[in-house]
Formats: sequence, C-alpha cells, structure tokens
Amino acid sequence: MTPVLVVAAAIVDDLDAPTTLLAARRRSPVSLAGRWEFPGGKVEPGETPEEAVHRELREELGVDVRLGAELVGPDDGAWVLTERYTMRLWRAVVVTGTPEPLVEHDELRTLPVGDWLSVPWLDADVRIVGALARSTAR
Ligand SMILES: Nc1nc2c([nH]c(=O)n2[C@H]2C[C@H](O)[C@@H](COP(=O)(O)OP(=O)(O)OP(=O)(O)O)O2)c(=O)[nH]1
Repeated sequence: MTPVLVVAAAIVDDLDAPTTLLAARRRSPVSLAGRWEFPGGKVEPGETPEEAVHRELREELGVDVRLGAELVGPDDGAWVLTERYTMRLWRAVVVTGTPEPLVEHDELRTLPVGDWLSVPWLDADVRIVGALARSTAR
C-alpha cells in the first residue's frame, strides 16, 4: 500500500540561524497522547504539500507561516514514520499570530537550541529532530 503523506513544520525563530524549535504535545489518540511532534497532518485531495502545511498550521495553531527550506529525508526525500505514514518537513517561521494549542495539542513548548531532544518526541521523530539539529549546528 502507498503510504499516506503527512506534512509538518519545524517552527523556528530564525530560518538562517535558529535558536528555538516549537514542539507540540499530542492530546490524542491515547496511543500517542503526551508525546511531542511537529505540528502538521495529512495532505488532503487537491492540495499541494505546501498548501497542506499552511492549512494545518492555521487549524492547529492559529498562525500563518513562511516556509523555509525542506529538511530532505533519506527515504526518497521524505521521512518514513511507520508502515502507513511518511512525512515531509519544512522549516518555518511565524508571520501572523501567536501559536496556541487549539485542536490536536494540549501544550506547546519553545525549546532552546541544545534542548531540542529534551521532550519525549514520537518515536519516528527522534531521528528527524536529530537531523534538524545537526543541519543547524554552527
Ligand atoms: N503531524 C505529525 N504527525 C506525526 C509526526 N510524527 C509522526 O509519527 N506522526 C504520525 C502521527 C499520526 O499517526 C500520523 C498522522 O498525523 P496526524 O494525526 O497529525 O494527521 P491529521 O492531523 O491529518 O489527523 P486527522 O485529521 O486525520 O485526525 O503521523 C509529526 O511530527 N507530526
């Protein structure tokens, strides 16, 4: 079966020299509740992946963002999450609004550089956060 494409954003304070990363704690389903993730979700029919990121961030956090470079993954450019899901991830900065945990999340945290792995991310996200941190290390 073709995996479902999930798209998400690594929201940082500065696209060129990030010092913070926004993590979002899931409130559901029970199996994932309490674990941290990149805000985002599934691409809907008729949407481009980038359009889907913008829609998900408006719905989930109430913000508009500017997308920066994609963090290209090792699995045909994406990141395999599970047998069912694969993810593409863009760096992003907020241009309008203040992120709030509106729907899918019960807490947001702005993690300072060096502490990006200090929360229990979803299993599949751990290597992605590591790659993001390495890509921004100076
Ligand atoms: N959004 C998001 N999902 C992730 C990440 N890591 C990870 O394994 N996933 C998994 C969790 C889910 O099983 C799957 C789909 O994400 P989702 O539940 O956020 O998708 P969605 O917002 O479209 O959900 P829904 O409307 O169908 O409820 O991807 C991540 O960093 N961000």
